[in-house]
Amino acid sequence: MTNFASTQSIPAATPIRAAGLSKVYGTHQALTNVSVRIEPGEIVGLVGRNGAGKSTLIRALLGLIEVEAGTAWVFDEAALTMSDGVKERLAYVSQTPTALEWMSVKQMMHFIARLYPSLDREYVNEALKRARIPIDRKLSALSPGERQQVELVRALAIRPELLVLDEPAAALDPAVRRELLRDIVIRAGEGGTTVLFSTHIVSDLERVASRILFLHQGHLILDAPVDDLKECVAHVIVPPHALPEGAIVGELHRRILADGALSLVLRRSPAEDWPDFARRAGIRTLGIEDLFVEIAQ
Ligand SMILES: Nc1ncnc2c1ncn2[C@@H]1O[C@H](COP(=O)(O)OP(=O)(O)OP(=O)(O)O)[C@@H](O)[C@H]1O
Repeated sequence: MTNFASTQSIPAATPIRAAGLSKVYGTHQALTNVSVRIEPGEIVGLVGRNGAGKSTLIRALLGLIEVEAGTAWVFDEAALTMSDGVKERLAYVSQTPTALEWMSVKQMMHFIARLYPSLDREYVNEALKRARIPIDRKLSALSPGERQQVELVRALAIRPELLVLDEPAAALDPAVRRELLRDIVIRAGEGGTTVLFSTHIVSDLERVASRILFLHQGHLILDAPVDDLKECVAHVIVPPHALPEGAIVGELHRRILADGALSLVLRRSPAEDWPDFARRAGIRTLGIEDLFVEIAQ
């Protein structure tokens, strides 16, 4: 008799999945009904203006905060009650790392090595040397950029299956940032690491991300492969007399201009055509930076 259980492959667990996440701080609605799914090996960039809810979403996805509605799962376990086994498979670097401040860089890496026997010591030594980090200095005495680099080295060195970085490049100079991105891409390519990172630096996204999540005032208004953006997101200015009746399919954002015209950002799927009114008004395709600026207005 054939043993099907041993011949059929088991589908890999989904690194990140969330349905209907909503988060309120006091009276401020920071997230509204956000659903997302990140598959193994993806590099996903999370963008949005200051205060859009990026850090809140990351924390909710990892079960670091409670939410008013919705659920998040990490490797198919509820994020809020994640087991130690799942925690060991992920690394998270927050926007302002503050843990273990009283230790020196060297002490901290020894401490982490005890927790994670698989820590890639060779990478730690090489990366800290390359970054010229003073390894005998206390973490609390490092500059913000040095501190962030140490955290990133730690996160990459444990070779996580899931790497979540909240604005990893914020304090880094362009040369270091480029090296970091290269390390991330290598990890993702060689080790199959799934990466979610938030950023304001659009060129970083274009360089490494395969997918973009765009948060605007707590709403996930766009979730699309980076390669599809040019083809599937467009800007159109519609004169007041040419506005279509009713809801506009694929509308991502709108603002009324001084002359009463409507400035619209539209989305379509690759198989669809742009609506007639938009084609008549003139379609302008948008890169990520243009999209960011248009939605920010
Ligand atoms: N603990 C908190 N208490 C009250 N309000 C909060 C708290 N944390 C975040 N907020 C508010 O929720 C909103 C979303 O904050 P969040 O830090 O998630 O935004 P962000 O997109 O990461 O911003 P930035 O790009 O500036 O880091 C902001 O308006 C912020 O002021």
